[in-house]
Amino acid sequence: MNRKGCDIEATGINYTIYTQKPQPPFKIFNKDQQVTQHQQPFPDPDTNPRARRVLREVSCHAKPWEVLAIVGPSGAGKSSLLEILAGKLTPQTASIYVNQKPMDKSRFKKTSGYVTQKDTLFPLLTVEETLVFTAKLRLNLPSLELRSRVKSLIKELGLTHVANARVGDDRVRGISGGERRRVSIGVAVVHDPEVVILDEPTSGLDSNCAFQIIDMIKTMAETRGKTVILSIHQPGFRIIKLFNSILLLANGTVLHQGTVDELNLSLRLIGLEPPLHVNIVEFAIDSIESIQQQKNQKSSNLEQDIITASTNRITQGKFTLQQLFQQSKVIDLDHDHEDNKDQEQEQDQMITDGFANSRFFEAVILTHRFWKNISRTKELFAYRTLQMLVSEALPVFLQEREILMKETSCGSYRVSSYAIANGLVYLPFLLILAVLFATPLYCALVPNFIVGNSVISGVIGSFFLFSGYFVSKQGKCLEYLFGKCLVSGEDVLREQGGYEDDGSDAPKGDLKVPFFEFFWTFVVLIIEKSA
Ligand SMILES: Nc1ncnc2c1ncn2[C@@H]1O[C@H](COP(=O)(O)OP(=O)(O)OP(=O)(O)O)[C@@H](O)[C@H]1O
Repeated sequence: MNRKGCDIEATGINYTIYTQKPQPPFKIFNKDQQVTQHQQPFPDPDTNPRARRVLREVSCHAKPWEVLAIVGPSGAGKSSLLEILAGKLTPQTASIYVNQKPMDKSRFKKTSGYVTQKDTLFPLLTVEETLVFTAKLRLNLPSLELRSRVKSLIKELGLTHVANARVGDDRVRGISGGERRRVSIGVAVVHDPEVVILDEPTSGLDSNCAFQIIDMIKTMAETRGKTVILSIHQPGFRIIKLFNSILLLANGTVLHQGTVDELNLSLRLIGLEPPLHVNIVEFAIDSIESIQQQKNQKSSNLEQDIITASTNRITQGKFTLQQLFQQSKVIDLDHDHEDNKDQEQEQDQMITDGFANSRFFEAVILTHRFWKNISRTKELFAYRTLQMLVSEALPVFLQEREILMKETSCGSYRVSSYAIANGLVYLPFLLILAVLFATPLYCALVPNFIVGNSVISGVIGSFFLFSGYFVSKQGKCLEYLFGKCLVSGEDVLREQGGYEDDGSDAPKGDLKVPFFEFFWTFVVLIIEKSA
């Protein structure tokens, strides 16, 4: 595999979000009314009140073997920039070059690793299992080689002592937050990507733990030639020293890109004196307003200089330094052309038809993973089976939805394989449910098909009807509307003690019939998808 590294250069990134007018619920399905965030329905984002300019003319450069840190206050646009660089978001304008070639998004997503701010892991799997399943899905390697690769990754991540412990989450007790972050990083790098993009890898961790994680990432970049781009809120003293380059972002504009020493120097050049022993990045974030004022003034002077220079050039027929630099770059590109060709061939061989496994093997691996998750629930298996069928089949999917979206968006496997595997695992449970439903009805209640059918329809109908009374206060808006508007039996609900005791019309949060959740979350999902 190519070890030359991956150079990423982005210029002129402009990203604007257009918020939509609230629409009547039934117009959601009207295709003509739909406007995606990325289409530009309004010509001028500066004058449009519904436009929110997230990034303006952002440029950045990330080099192999180095760590580029994107810093800035909350809402500066760090996550948006990372998602654009990872090929997950499409801005209105941008030129992104990967090794001096325009970025091929689908290819880049497969050959890079993206770590989201939130850990999306299966809580019931162990650390080793999590990494083994991901490795199986992403790499087409013999079992022994795959296991030894995972073992060495676990060692590199510093997780050997918890390799057999369950990952856990807020509800299921498992490994610590810092260790979970490491597992998320492991999942993103198990296929040895050349580029690793991490959104706030240290969020929620204490300073020591944060340092250990960044130190580990830095070691990965230095020893394996990876290009690392990460965002970070408030890096401590020790952490700052690990960054090769810092990009200071504020209100969607770049105020600085360079080393920490260069940041220090530019602050001094604009008349800001960082006190001794003060964290320079924190100082820069605190002084953003002053830096921005200076920058605006500078750019208006610069604009004037450019106009003068271009007038001179036209009159004298000379080239600027930048133009000469561009020309030399073209010559370098010719030299690199042959190298790049070999490199691409190697990568093409690796990616083959885009997935590491055939559809059949993907379904087998995913079935195995589902089965492990389902069989490891705390409750008794039989009870769990029934409970899951009635109330959790869809919630389980919703819990896994983020993982599914993350994994399929980076090309780990096909959505159809997930559907097949899920179907295979749930099939026996559905069969059990069908038998449980059918037996008493058939034996005790039902003399013929028509009556049987009516009874079943009645039971299911009651579920949907009465569950409307018990909508969670924190529940989704649509659910609440349904409970309030379509089913107007408020008195029944009051009698049942289904409303809050303070006399308000908010239904009690703990009275929630799962079937309702089941059905309406599904409807909400479909609506979200079609919108
Ligand atoms: N889908 C969206 N709809 C509306 N506003 C959005 C959306 N996505 C991002 N924004 C806005 O864009 C701005 C930048 O968001 P982004 O998440 O990139 O910031 P950030 O620097 O990563 O913040 P944080 O450090 O708090 O995560 C924020 O003001 C945010 O509210």
